[in-house]
Amino acid sequence: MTNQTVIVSDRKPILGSKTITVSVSNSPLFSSLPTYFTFPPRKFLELLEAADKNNNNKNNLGAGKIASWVDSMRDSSPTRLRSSSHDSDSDNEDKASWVGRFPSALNMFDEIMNAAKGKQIVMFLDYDGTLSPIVEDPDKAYITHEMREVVKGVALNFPTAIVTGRSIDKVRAFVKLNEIYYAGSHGMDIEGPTNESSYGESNQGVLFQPAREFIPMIEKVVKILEEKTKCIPGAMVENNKFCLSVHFRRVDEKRWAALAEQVKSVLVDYPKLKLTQGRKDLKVRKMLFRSILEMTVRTKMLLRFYVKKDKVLGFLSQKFQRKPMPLILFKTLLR
Ligand SMILES: O=P(O)(O)OC[C@H]1O[C@H](O[C@H]2O[C@H](CO)[C@@H](O)[C@H](O)[C@H]2O)[C@H](O)[C@@H](O)[C@@H]1O
Repeated sequence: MTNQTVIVSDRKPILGSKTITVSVSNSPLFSSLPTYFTFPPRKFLELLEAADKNNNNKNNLGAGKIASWVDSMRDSSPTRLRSSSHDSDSDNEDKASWVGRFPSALNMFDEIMNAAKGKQIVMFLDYDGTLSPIVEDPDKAYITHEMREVVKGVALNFPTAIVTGRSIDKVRAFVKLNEIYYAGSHGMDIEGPTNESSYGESNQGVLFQPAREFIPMIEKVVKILEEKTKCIPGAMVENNKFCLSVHFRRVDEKRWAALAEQVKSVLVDYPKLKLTQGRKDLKVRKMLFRSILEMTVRTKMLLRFYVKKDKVLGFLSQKFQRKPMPLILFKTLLR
C-alpha cells in the first residue's frame, strides 16, 4: 500500500478542528471520492520537489529581479495612488484589449457543447479578482450574495472547485458554500464538499495536504516578516497556512523596492520556500502547487474550465497535457 499525504478530516465547515492521517490506497474513504478528483502519487510530488531543488536558489534574487517585480507589480492592477477616474479609464482600455483578443464562450457555445459530449464538465474558479473584486484590504474581499448564488448554481450542475492562494478557512468564510471543492494555499490544501450535492457524490471533508510539515516553518517566517516589515506603513503579511503573502497594495510605491528587499533577505535563510510575485503581493510558498492541482484531474473524460482573475477569462482544456485555450466566459454574469 502506498502511503500518501491524504488526510480525512472530521472538521466541520468553516472552522477546521481535528484531522487524522490515513493511508490512501484501498481506503474505502478514498474510493468514495468522485473519480474525477484523483491525487498524484507521492512519487510524483517527490519528483517535482527534486526538480525544484535543482532549480538553484531562486530566492537569491539580484537587484534587477526586484526592479522588474516592482515594475510588473505597478502594472498588475491600479494602485491607490492613482485617481479613480484614471482607474476606470485604464480598466476600460484594458478590457477592450482583452475582449478583442479572445473568443467569447457564448459565441462558441455549440463548439463547447460538442466538445462536452460524453464528458464531465468541471469548473475551477479563482477567488480574488474573479468571484470578489480586488480591494485594498485582503480581509474585506467579500463575495456578493448574487455571485454566491451563481457559484452555488454552477456547483449544483458541475463539480466545482475554488482554487486560491488563500487558506481554505479564509476563503470558505467568505464563500460560505458547502457544495464545492476548496483548493487553498495554491493547491496545497484541498477539501471536498461537505454535504450531498446534485452531481451525486458525497464527501466529508477529504483533505489533501502534501506540505503539512511546512506549517511550523510558515508560521515562523510570518512572525519574522511581520517584525521586519512593521516599519513600512501599509505592509501586511497574510498567513495562508501552507504559504504566505506580503501585501504591497497599501504601501507607497517608493517603498516597494525596500519592502521586496526585506522579504528577500528573510527568505535567504529558507531555501525550501519559494518567492514569487503576485498582484501587488509577494507570495512565499513551498512549491508551485497550483499546477499539481490541475494535474490531479487526469482523465480524458473531463472538460475543464478555469475562470481566473478580474478579466474573467475562462480556460478550456480537454486534456491536462494540452495548453489550456483562453476564452471569455460568463462575461456579463461574473462581472
Ligand atoms: O489566488 P491568486 O490569484 O494567486 O491570488 C492569491 C492572493 O489573493 C489575495 O490577494 C489579492 O487580493 C487582495 C484582495 O482583493 C488584494 O488586496 C491583493 O493585492 C491581491 O494580491 C490574498 O489576500 C493573498 O493572500 C493571495 O496570495
